[in-house]
Amino acid sequence: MNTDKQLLVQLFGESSEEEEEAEEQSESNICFWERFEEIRGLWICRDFLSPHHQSSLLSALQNEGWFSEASHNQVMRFGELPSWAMALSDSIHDAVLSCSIHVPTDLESCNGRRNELVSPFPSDLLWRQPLFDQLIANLYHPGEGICAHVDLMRFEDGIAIVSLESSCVMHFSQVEAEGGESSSSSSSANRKKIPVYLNPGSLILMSGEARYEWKHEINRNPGVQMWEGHELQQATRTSITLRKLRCVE
Ligand SMILES: O=C(O)CCC(=O)C(=O)O
Ligand SMILES: [Fe+2]
Repeated sequence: MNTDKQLLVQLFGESSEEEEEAEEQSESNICFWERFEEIRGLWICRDFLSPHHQSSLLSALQNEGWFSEASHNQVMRFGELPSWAMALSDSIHDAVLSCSIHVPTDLESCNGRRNELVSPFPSDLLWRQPLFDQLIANLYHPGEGICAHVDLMRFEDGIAIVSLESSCVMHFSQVEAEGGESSSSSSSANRKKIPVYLNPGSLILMSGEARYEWKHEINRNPGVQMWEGHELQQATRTSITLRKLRCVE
């Protein structure tokens, strides 16, 4: 059993035989990562959490009682994270390490940029201690989303977002494009938004340009959540964002 699995078993207990089978199947194609040509530093692992691990994580959130009151839809934790979140962080570390991507030979000579192009998380971020020390759990009801933003500078580079329950489309728009308000090509109507489909169980990692030079948003207004020509059916969506606080010297 790999360390990742041992940790989750310790926290959430053994899975049933059927679940074990499903787990094994999902383990056979461990961590297939996609990167985005246009947004350097943005990576997604679509099969990061098996259905069993997704429900375990939702139970862990439920046990915290964070969303027991209807008015609560966001919780932040700083410093030492709950043990299930530490296990999640360890799984992210392992998923990045297990990433095997074919590197075209012409990239071999790109030196500085090579690491950034072939690893979902640059190694200086991957090996920092702790990997993450801040967590946000967001609960979105149908129709609710999050406005376009770049995460605050009080957080270091390297942000992870795990999606649970309903899938959604997250849009990315370049920060630079906002500067020249006078230029018609950069008006908000013309600003190019890149849609990224976030399925439940997926993990996205943002570093470098994706973290600092692109805004991300989830607009769940009617007609906006379109994917492959269809509007997504909206249900409750939960996400867990992990970040690291910047040290103040
Ligand atoms: O819910 C999400 O997927 C994104 C959350 C987010 O961007 C944030 O909390 O800064
Ligand atoms: Fe964010």
